Amino acid sequence: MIRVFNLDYTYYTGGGAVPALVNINLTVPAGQTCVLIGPSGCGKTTLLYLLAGLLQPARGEIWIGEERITKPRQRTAIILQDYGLLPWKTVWENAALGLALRKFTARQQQERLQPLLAGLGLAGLEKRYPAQLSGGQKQRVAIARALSLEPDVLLMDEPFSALDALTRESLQQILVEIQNQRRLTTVLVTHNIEEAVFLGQQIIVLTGAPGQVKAVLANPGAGSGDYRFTSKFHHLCSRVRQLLQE
Ligand SMILES: Nc1ncnc2c1ncn2[C@@H]1O[C@H](COP(=O)(O)OP(=O)(O)OP(=O)(O)O)[C@@H](O)[C@H]1O
Repeated sequence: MIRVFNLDYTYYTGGGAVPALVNINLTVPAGQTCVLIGPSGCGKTTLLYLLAGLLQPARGEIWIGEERITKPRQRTAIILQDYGLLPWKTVWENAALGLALRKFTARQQQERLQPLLAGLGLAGLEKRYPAQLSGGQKQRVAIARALSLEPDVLLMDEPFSALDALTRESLQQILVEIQNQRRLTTVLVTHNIEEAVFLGQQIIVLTGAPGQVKAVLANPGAGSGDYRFTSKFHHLCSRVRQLLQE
């Protein structure tokens, strides 16, 4: 479970203080997906970095399970907007990066990665370089790398924003399947209302900068196969749109 209490964050620049987040409180139960949505610049990426332990809050606390987060944590994986792939490394080497850094032997890397890459539809592409992949394939390599370390928390910053609509939907489906198999606690940032409502069992709408929690919406239908075609889905999309426009 992720818990955030009374969190503030301010950037300090040459031009002065830039408050990014004010008094954020949230709880994500273990195994659930929480989506953060809000206007540009409202602090979504900042909040993700704080959850990852890559930034330290000015005020407030972040807990994952029984651990207070003050630095990066081994079992938290983060996938950034540009996938974070190294262009001079192959698919296999990129996917194996985290395992190699943790000194897994070649054989152990093989045992973990082979089924993971096959499950993500990347078998046969191991020797390609990122420039030889589609956007959806690059994203799947980034997912493989994140999952190779068997995380219990997955943080994703607009993971599917660069993809066309159908690729985006197929990756959303893959994410739901991973979610169901591994019971990951996931926090995902998106600008896309339909994506938020399809994936987020909990949807947190933030105000404009500095970001505060405007609404927390429960969405128990999220992730189920035909949810997109239901009136509940469309109703919730309208509600989120309305909250974002207010
Ligand atoms: N390194 C930085 N130094 C100073 N200000 C920053 C820095 N990074 C972000 N900010 C400011 O903090 C606020 C929050 O930024 P953040 O990137 O978290 O927002 P966001 O909601 O993720 O934006 P977007 O949706 O456009 O990606 C913005 O006003 C931004 O200009």
